[in-house]
Amino acid sequence: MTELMTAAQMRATEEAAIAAGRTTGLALMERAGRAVVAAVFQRWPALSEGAHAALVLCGPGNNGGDGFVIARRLRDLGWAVTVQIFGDAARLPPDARRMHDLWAASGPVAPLGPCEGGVDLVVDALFGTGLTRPLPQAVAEAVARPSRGGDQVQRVAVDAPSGLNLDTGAIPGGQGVFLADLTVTFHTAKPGHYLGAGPAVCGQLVCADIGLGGSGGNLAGSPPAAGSLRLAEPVTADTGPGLRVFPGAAIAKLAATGHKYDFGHAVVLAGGVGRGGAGRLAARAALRAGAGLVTMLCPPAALQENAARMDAVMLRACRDAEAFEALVDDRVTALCLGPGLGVGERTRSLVAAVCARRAGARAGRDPAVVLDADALTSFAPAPDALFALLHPRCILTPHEGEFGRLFPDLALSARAGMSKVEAVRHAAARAGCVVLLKGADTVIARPDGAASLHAAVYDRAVPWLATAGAGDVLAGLIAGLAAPASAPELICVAEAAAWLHVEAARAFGPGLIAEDLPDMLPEVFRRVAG
Ligand SMILES: NC(=O)C1=CN([C@@H]2O[C@H](COP(=O)(O)OP(=O)(O)OC[C@H]3O[C@@H](n4cnc5c(N)ncnc54)[C@H](O)[C@@H]3O)[C@@H](O)[C@H]2O)[C@@H](O)CC1
Ligand SMILES: [K+]
Repeated sequence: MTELMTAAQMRATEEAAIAAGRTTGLALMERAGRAVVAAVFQRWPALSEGAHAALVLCGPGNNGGDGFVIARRLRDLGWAVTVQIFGDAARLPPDARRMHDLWAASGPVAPLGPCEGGVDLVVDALFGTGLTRPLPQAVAEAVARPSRGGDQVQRVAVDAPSGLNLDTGAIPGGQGVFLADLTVTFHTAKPGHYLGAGPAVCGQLVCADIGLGGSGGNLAGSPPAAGSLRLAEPVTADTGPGLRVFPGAAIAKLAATGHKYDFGHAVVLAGGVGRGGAGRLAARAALRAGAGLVTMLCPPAALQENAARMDAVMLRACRDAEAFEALVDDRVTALCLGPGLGVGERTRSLVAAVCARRAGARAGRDPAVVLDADALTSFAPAPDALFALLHPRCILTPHEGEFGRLFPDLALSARAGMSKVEAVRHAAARAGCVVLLKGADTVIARPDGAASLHAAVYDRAVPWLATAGAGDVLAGLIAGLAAPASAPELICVAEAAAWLHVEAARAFGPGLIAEDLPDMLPEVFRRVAG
């Protein structure tokens, strides 16, 4: 799993490597520029043959420095290169100034403006990790300017499409951004490549090694370190069987054999008559995910309806919190409530009863509690009352609307310059448990700031997953994966659930409805274990 570095962390890594004498700023810049050219040729092999024409737009910082390297490299390969600069070359930082001078010894540098001839490639080296505010007008115009050369003009961004904030994935000012076909970043990807508008403006993302050494390692199986952010992505073991370290290590039934009780008992609390569909989706997902047993609890009046729709999932009538106490023993290792449960006092009292259940004599640890949908919305009038009930084995799985109801100051509309990652970290700290905020960029955080980003973007984009009931399935998946005795920490379970959810949707393809998701899991598991 890749550790995603903020702009400040990336700067610190570079500075540390330079201070330790392992490299120089100039060497890093040379490698960065060459890596961009290599990535361009890899993406568009036709450009690697013969001479073509490029427009290179350079900015006032080190991102511009990379641009001068790219210009020199392309010219050395016989290309016709036009270089334009925003700002004053005399004020470039030292390394970028040196690269400017190397280029300027034999090629002109013009201010930003229309390019005279047609080009095959536009290189955006205006701003990278240093962008702190909306693009100046002249730059916004330059990045939006169409280049002559027709449909065949390829657009590559150096580190970031200028206008994109690499920490947040936001476009400060809301407009003015380079639309890239390819973005080449260095050392590790940054959160903004995966968050918010990032994927749409980056086009395709390539991460190039510029010789800064290891980048965080593959820490799958263990949770992310406090305060760090990692990308939840598949990790294959270097040695041994083909089982993937991630997500394989989080899927107990792929890793071990055992009795059904070894794989835990998940309980899903469902809604009343005519509202049981969401709970049934969650229950089926929990069972498919590998819980040894799954029981659905529903109001007595809904028993018949649910019984007609389920076989392997067990069913019991549960009128209220008092009945819940009598029904649940300490072999119950995971509970899921919220989908279709209804908003109001009954749900609040069930949440209180569920959260009050702690490890019994037979259980090794507190049951995992997945709170979703109505279990969250029921506390909108008094979120602190919910936070007072929660414990570290709880996980909240809101979408943006539910998140905003519980954390109004961290809501999407109130976030301003704060990234989704920071917002979820604050929320987890306040709630005292794991929080998973859904989206194409799903962010999961623990109260200590350990965070994970699961991105269904680029070649993993699944727009058809935005369908009614998909969230209920995710809640059930988490409960099912968390139920086994050998299940890893909740944040690792949530990462695996987010990944499986998207893989199930990808395996089914367009036309997907929520019912299809649990039944695609066997196919996904076969690939994971294969
Ligand atoms: N030694 C290094 O530090 C390396 C840096 N590299 C490149 O350098 C980039 C980072 O360089 P910098 O830190 O110089 O940052 P940038 O080159 O992204 O831009 C920084 C400059 O732009 C100004 N600025 C920021 N937002 C602005 C706005 N909206 N309008 C006008 N001016 C604005 C800043 O005040 C600063 O002068 C990376 O993205 C990467 O491309 C690579 O060459 C690898 C090595
Ligand atoms: K750029």
